[in-house]
Amino acid sequence: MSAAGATVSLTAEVAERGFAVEIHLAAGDRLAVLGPNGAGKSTLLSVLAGTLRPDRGRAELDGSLLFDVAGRQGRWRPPHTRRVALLAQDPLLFPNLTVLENVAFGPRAAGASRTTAREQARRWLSAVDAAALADRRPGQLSGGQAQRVAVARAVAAEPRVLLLDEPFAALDVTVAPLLRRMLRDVLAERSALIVTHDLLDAVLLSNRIVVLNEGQVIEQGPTAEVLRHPTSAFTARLAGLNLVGGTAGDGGLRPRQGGPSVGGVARTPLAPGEPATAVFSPNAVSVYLSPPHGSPRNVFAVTITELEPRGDQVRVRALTAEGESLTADVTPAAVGELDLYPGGRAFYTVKAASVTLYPT
Ligand SMILES: Nc1ncnc2c1ncn2[C@@H]1O[C@H](COP(=O)(O)OP(=O)(O)OP(=O)(O)O)[C@@H](O)[C@H]1O
Repeated sequence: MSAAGATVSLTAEVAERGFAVEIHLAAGDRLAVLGPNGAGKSTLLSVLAGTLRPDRGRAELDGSLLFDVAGRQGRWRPPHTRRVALLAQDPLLFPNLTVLENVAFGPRAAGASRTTAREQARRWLSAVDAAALADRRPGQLSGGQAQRVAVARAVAAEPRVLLLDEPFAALDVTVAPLLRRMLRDVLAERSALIVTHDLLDAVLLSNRIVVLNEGQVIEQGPTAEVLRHPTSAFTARLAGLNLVGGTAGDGGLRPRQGGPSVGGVARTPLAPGEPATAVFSPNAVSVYLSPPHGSPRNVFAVTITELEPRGDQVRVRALTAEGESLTADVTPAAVGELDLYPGGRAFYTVKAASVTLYPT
């Protein structure tokens, strides 16, 4: 029942959507697909699932061909023969079948006997903690229950790759954590592409991230690495990092909104005047009540807007006079010692070495 992950390689172009993407998954990679609305995330899943034919491209799953097309020419394996399962936001269960029959459908279609298919279905229903729902009809399920059954149905067909399109987006926030934990177990050692807008999904479910924008890959790599050192404004914001937009100047960035130039380290060479963004972690920010003198650090005069407890730290949100929104993570003790409060003034400082500059 457990399946080691599959390898996937895909290149695809869909001209009408400005989509041109190449991705590769090693066996067992769980790839989070991130990006703003309209970036091409669903398009990527559709091409892999076989519901959208690209203008040109080629894909292999475990070295066997899924498609190799150029215009109307080429080879194209239909969706049901691909061993790729797509789990969408809407669980799309067959309304006239029981939960058990829904889950047994995949194994049955793959040629399993009625008894074997039902056994497999029961096993997967137990795995997603939905065994007790076996005899219900989809109309008698809550959203969270239906989504669990949909997961069981998707994996019961023993796909080589599971495609998840924002699986929790339509769910109540209270059921999402349970489902996430369940999905984490189901995905262990399985290959998957997970489209999400939620950083938590990316952190908990994926080992790699690809970021799409306007139909192109703009960033990819191991999840922890991409979130620690994002090279795109989109990912930096998603990761909760500070961002200051502007243009490259001498050894730093001239903020678009005005204010003093921000010193930092460029990841790739920046031409003066080129649009650029300075990124730094809230952890790298020190908070003072008066401007530190003679320090080579970047200093921002701010007004505190909000204090937000986060585990053993407090996230201090603030605005600069220019309207730039910045955050600092400090200990609760520091909040007390500095007497930080919403409306209070403070100085945020960050070393240039902790600021990354990249082109935007
Ligand atoms: N059926 C369609 N026909 C034509 N163009 C489409 C179709 N579906 C999507 N597009 C276009 O293709 C591009 C990529 O859309 P896609 O749905 O793949 O993005 P996405 O990253 O999944 O977005 P979202 O986060 O909003 O779901 C967009 O410009 C979109 O307008």
